Amino acid sequence: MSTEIDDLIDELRSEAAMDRPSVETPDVGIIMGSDSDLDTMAGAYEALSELGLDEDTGEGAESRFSYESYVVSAHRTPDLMYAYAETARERGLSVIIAGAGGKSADLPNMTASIAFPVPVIGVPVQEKSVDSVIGMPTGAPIVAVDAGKSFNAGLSAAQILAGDHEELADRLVDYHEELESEVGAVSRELHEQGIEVFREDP
Ligand SMILES: Nc1c(C(=O)O)ncn1[C@@H]1O[C@H](COP(=O)(O)O)[C@@H](O)[C@H]1O
Repeated sequence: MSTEIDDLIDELRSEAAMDRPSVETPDVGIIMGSDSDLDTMAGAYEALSELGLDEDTGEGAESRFSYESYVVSAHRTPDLMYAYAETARERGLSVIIAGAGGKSADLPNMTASIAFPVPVIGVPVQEKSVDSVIGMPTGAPIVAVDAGKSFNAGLSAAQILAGDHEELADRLVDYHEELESEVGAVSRELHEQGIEVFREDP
C-alpha cells in the first residue's frame, strides 16, 4: 500500500479514537470515486453550503454543522474505503454522500454495507451507474438519488440531520419556501407575458 493511503488511513483511525464531541466533527462525509467526479458532485456541496454548512478541511469549521470531502475508491483504494466506512460513526459522521461513475459504481454500495448503520446516499455519476448504485440485496440498504442529482443528495443529507436539529429543519423550510416563491414568480411571468414573449426573454 502507498504511503499516502497509509497516512490517510492512520489519520482516520486516530480521529476515530479521539472521541471528540459532535460539535467538533464533520456531520456529512462527501466521498467520490475520482476527482473527475467533482463537477457532478459539486451539487452536494452547493446544497450543503446553501444551508449554512461549511467544509471542514481538517482544521475544524466555523459553522456548527459541517461536511468533509475525500476521493475514495472501492476498486482503486479498497483499504481506504474500508477504513473510511468503518470509522464513519466513531468519527462523528451522521450521513455519507457517496458518488461514483461507470458501469461498476461500487463505492456507494460497499460504503453503505460497511458504514451501516450510518446512512449512505448514493449518487450515480452517470446514467449507466444507476443499477450498480441502487442494486442492493434485502437487509443491506442504500438511499440513492437519480444520476447526477447530487444537489438532492445534499438536501437529503440535511434532512437526515434535521431529525435531531430543529435549526436545520427551519433552514430546510426556508429553502423550500424560497424555491416555491421562485417558481411562483416564473409562473406569474409566463402567465402575464404569454408563451411567445416569455420564450423570447425568459
Ligand atoms: N466507480 C468508481 C469507483 C468505485 O466504485 O470504487 N472508483 C472509481 N470509479 C469511477 O471511475 C470513473 C472514472 O474515473 P477516472 O476519471 O479517475 O478514470 C469515475 O466516475 C469514478 O467514480
